[in-house]
Amino acid sequence: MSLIYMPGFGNDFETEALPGALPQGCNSPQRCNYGLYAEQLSGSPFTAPRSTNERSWLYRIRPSVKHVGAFRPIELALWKSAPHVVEHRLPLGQLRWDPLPIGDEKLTFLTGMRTITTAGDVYSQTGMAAHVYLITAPMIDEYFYNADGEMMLVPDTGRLAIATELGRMEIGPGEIAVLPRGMKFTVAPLDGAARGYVCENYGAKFTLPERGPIGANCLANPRDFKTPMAAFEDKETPSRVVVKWCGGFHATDIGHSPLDVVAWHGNYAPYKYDLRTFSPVGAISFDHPDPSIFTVLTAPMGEVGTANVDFVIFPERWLVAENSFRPPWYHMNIMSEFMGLIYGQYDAKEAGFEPGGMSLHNCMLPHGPDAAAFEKASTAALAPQKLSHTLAFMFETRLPQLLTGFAAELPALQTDYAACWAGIEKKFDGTPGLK
Ligand SMILES: O=C(O)Cc1cc(O)ccc1O
Ligand SMILES: [Fe+2]
Repeated sequence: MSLIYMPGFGNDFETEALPGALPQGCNSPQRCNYGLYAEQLSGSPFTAPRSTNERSWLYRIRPSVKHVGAFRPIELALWKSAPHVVEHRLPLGQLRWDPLPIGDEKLTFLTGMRTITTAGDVYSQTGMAAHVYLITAPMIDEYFYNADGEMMLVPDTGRLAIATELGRMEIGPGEIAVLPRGMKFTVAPLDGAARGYVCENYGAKFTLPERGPIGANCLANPRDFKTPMAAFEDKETPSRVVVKWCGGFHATDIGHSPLDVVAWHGNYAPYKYDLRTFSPVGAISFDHPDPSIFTVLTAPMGEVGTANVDFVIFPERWLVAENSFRPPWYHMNIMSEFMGLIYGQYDAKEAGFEPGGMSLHNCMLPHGPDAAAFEKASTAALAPQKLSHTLAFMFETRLPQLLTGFAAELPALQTDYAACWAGIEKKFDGTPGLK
């Protein structure tokens, strides 16, 4: 069955899986149709300004309060939260990993979550974590919600079926899904095994970046974001709800599915987005702009223009800049950069950065093209060039990203990564003019 979605970013949506299930003209009638319960789920404080005020009204078989019994703490040992400051064996430096093997151990979205970095502080709702998920099995009669932040899923292998309280979505490599804080969902792999990256955003929600002088169009266009239609389960089976709350995990047993929302309206909702619908804007004359031109979504911090986390992509595009070094320049940034590759090759690192792999260039640690990429790009004939079949991304945060012990000990860690810059030569010879 192909799923139908509602287009638009942050719209005020309304949808009902049964005719007349959605009250009209009010949110909380004395009695709802079909014997449903009305419930509000708010994603912002009630008094947040209109531009950031988010809530949805859910019309459901049972209110959420019946979806949780007594919680008991459970362990998900490899899913960490900030602040998570650990001693590990690695000296400070730029880091890169090969793709993590998915393996054949039974792993669900929850047991297969592996934290690579954390930043900020979950208790003050700032910062983020970068994870990799390895999935070989569906969550069966198991549902999850994250009170610590919203979750952006970025698959690189295998499609996922995501059933949420507000409806169902499917995503595959090249697409992303965002699951709001507090929303229950369950995940199943559609192709047997799946792997991907997750940004767990503890801070203000992801939103579209301002476009300034670019104007009303290009980059991520609002209509390309897709929100699911209402779909519900009326299922009386022993089930388990797991919640992540201030870094801890807690489970509760209930006798039914909590995905029982028959109708809903509002602007607090999950969504998916196909990264190939991003319309990049770039240098059409000379030089290499800052990668912020490729921001798909940004989660702002208090200080204007300073992101808790930016989600940036490096999609297929033409390179046409004349008399320019076209790949990324050498740089040191205050923001820290976690990168992944969904498919293809990344132009600053044609070798060693594999699909499913990752790199970490932390706050004020220098990096840029490897020696081979520099030689190639600084001597290439500058004809227009299409970068085809390539999709890399970056979770870039204003905060330093701290490594987990798991990430530091991974066999996939490339111990010789910094050697990729070793061949950069001194070309200076003291005489004027181009060499
Ligand atoms: O380091 C990287 O590869 C990401 C990056 C790309 C770019 O085009 C400019 C700056 C930057 O950090
Ligand atoms: Fe960078």
